[in-house]
Amino acid sequence: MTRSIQLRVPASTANLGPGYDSLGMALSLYLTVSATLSHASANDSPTTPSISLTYTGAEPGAISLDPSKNLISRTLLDTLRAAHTSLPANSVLSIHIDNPIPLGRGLGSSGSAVVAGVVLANWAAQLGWSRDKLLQHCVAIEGHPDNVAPSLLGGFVASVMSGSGPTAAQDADHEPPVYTLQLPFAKDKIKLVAVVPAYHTPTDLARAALPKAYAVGQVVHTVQRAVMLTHVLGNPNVHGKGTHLTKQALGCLLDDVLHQPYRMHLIPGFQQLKSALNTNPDVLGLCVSGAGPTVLIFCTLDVDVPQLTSSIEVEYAKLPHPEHPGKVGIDVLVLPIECAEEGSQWTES
Ligand SMILES: Nc1ncnc2c1ncn2[C@@H]1O[C@H](COP(=O)(O)OP(=O)(O)OP(=O)(O)O)[C@@H](O)[C@H]1O
Ligand SMILES: N[C@@H](CCO)C(=O)O
Repeated sequence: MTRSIQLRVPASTANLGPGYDSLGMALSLYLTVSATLSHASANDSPTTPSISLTYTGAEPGAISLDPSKNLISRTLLDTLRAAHTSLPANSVLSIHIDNPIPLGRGLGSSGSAVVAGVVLANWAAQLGWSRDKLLQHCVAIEGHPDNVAPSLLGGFVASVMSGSGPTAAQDADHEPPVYTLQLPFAKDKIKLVAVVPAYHTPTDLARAALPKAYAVGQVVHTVQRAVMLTHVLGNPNVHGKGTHLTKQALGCLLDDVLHQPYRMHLIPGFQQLKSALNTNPDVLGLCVSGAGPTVLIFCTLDVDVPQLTSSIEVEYAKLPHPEHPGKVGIDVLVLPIECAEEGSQWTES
């Protein structure tokens, strides 16, 4: 008997300025995974199940095809173990991954891979988990909800992990309750552009750079902005500033003091880009996407993307490359992108 699944998982941007570990948005760039599970005949002598992996897409040399190391198959195996089950004896699981999401750049590649692994486990072992249960488990594995929640559910999502601190342990066996809320995002008024520089910021390194405690002033600054930002991104009229979302308003709401300032040494280009685009009337605001180094720019619908691209390239061309000592200039991909309303989709046959 053979069963198959085709799965599509959107990328995501997390934090959106002050929403550290809380806000995230699914983006129109998709990891796709196809898998086939074959069982040998019951008459054959039992053999241990096997998994084979193939990969196309971003940085193939950086992705392990060893099932115990690859993030998707490792997540699948951890999920089966947490569910106290395993692949059937005599089964062969073939997985093909096609991944255009740049790795270690702040576009949620690992969150999408975790979602794919959990959905594959649910399918392979016929666990019958609901989307809610899938989400709880994805968050337990990823350790923070702001990438996996939008990648699974779609749209602009606020998440709360009950009873946890900001950096809950990543533990597939202990699922913290997670509450999510899908918020409106005014894609008819705001255009998104992702600026993806050609270097990596590993998320674990960026998380380790944060302080263990914050001053009350930093917390108040953050809460004030995060609360208003969730409303303004869906309904861009700011009281006292007329009927348009003004540059001052969004620039102020995206200002973050919890994570971005502590990560600047890992994200060369962000400060320079922020200063350079300050006078561009079609740039409403910008923030670091996830743990960086990608920068997410919020633009008016009138933005001239080729012109914006040129001004961005000029800034990165001046910078020393963080991964190539002695080299000046960082290549950069400027990607107009949309909020993906639909989360992960799969079809089984
Ligand atoms: N499709 C995939 N298949 C297998 N492994 C993947 C895949 N996508 C990401 N990974 C693993 O995740 C790592 C990147 O994770 P990391 O958390 O550092 O960055 P990110 O998720 O791209 O960025 P951010 O968390 O800031 O949004 C890769 O180096 C790779 O090991
Ligand atoms: N909230 C996470 C997102 C990582 O993608 C962080 O900033 O570390």
